[in-house]
Amino acid sequence: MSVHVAARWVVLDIEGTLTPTSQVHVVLYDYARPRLGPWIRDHGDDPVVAEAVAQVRTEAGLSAQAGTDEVVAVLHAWMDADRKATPLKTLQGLIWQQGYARGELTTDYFPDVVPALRSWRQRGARLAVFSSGSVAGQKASFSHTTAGDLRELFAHHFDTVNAGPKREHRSYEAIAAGLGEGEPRRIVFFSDVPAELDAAAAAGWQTVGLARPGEPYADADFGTHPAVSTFDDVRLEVIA
Ligand SMILES: CSCCC(=O)C(=O)COP(=O)(O)O
Ligand SMILES: [Mg+2]
Repeated sequence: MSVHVAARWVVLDIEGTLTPTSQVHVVLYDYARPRLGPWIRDHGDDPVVAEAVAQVRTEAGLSAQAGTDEVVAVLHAWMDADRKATPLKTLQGLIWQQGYARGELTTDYFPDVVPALRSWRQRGARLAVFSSGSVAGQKASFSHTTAGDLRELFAHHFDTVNAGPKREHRSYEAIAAGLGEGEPRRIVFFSDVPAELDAAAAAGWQTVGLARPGEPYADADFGTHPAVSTFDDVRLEVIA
């Protein structure tokens, strides 16, 4: 079934929408896992790292004196549970940034993704990303892809730091303000997670679910949200 959307802004989730979930849970998580401890030890003077480590201790109920091994054990447990905690995402993003810069990581998208994004952009749509992955990690992931450097496609990036949790409508209101868009119906959000679509719809956005075969949410109940299995089935009418 094809879906028709008239919008000015296209806001995109990453995992399960642009990339297979395995790209994040296997490739990226496996890359970050053994590097978290060394990164914390080697960059302890970096205020971003120090703040993230302090947040881990607080969120996990560790003492302020808890050592790196204890912190890393918490981070590994969060990765095992796919808990998208902000300090974990901050640390992962720094590690992935280096991995992409070194050429050790390359992002691979579903085959329909890059042609659709390029076409929408060429026709004047403005593209943005809202992911649990940190903005630093997002930008790095778009810089080295099997289709080249895609960073110029995106006007804005949002994460749980500069927008908020993905299942809360206030985050989508913050993003609309960040985009400078006073009419929320001019924004469409694409995601594989129904709860994220619910939050976006509560903020007045249009929504489209991605039910991609073989993905965790392939058989999810998308309720009143229109859903497609590929961007090939989206007919985007761009509002100037
Ligand atoms: C380099 S971006 C990594 C994305 C990520 O860490 C993640 O957890 C994806 O979550 P999403 O909100 O895009 O489903
Ligand atoms: Mg997702």
